[in-house]
Amino acid sequence: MIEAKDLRVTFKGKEVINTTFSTEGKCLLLGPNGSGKTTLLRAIAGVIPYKGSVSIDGQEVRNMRNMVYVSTNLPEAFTLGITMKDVIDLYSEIKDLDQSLLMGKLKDVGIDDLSKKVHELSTGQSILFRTAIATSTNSKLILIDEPFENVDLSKRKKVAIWIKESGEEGLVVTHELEMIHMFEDFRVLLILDGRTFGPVKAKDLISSVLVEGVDPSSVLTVEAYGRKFSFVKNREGIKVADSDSLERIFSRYL
Ligand SMILES: Nc1ncnc2c1ncn2[C@@H]1O[C@H](COP(=O)(O)OP(=O)(O)OP(=O)(O)O)[C@@H](O)[C@H]1O
Repeated sequence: MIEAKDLRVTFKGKEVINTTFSTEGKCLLLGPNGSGKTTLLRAIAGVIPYKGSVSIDGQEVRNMRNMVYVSTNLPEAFTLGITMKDVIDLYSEIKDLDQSLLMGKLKDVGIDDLSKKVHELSTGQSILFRTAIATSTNSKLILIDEPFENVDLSKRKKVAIWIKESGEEGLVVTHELEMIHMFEDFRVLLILDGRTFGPVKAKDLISSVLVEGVDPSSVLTVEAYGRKFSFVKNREGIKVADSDSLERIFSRYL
């Protein structure tokens, strides 16, 4: 279980996260550009300082020494090693990496020449490499940032399956709203301007439309842009499932 209580992250005096939530199981973390998705993941992964509390299964992240049961594709976790093989060797030492599972994935997406230098990978190949490793450990918890960015449509389905098959809980960040269809059995945590809302069942969210104000029948009520909004089912309007971005959903009201 991930639990955040008054979790705050500040950059140069500007507070970019200020939130309280708890999640069980695997959740998509959805939010517009700059809403704080990556920062939240970094705080949970323990790679940036934070105020307040964030814990994994009751253990405060800032006090954790060896997060072997946490696996992430955040770039910070991959700065050691020059070649792909170096990174895999190091990861095998510090995490419980299933090398044959990993090699199957790398072959499947065409990046299995391990002598290649990590900095020579294209942007899409680099994210595929990091996500393949992060989803090939036996870690209980996964923290995956933008796994579909710069990744060909034909490979996105494979990556979604990697994620669905790895870990028991965690957060998967994406701003690609159409990918939500691959994760209908997940929950969704929304993040708007550093504040989280939910989690809510992905199935409920995608079949709802956004209305302004607090609606008692809503599946989720959020506060954003100084106003309150509700996601409601069985209502005329553009469903979340038919939109390509959260920004577009909210932009109707701004
Ligand atoms: N190292 C940093 N120094 C200063 N400001 C930062 C830093 N990292 C993030 N921010 C700011 O924090 C806010 C949240 O950024 P973050 O990268 O977490 O957003 P995001 O939701 O992941 O965005 P995107 O979808 O565009 O990747 C932004 O306003 C960003 O400018």
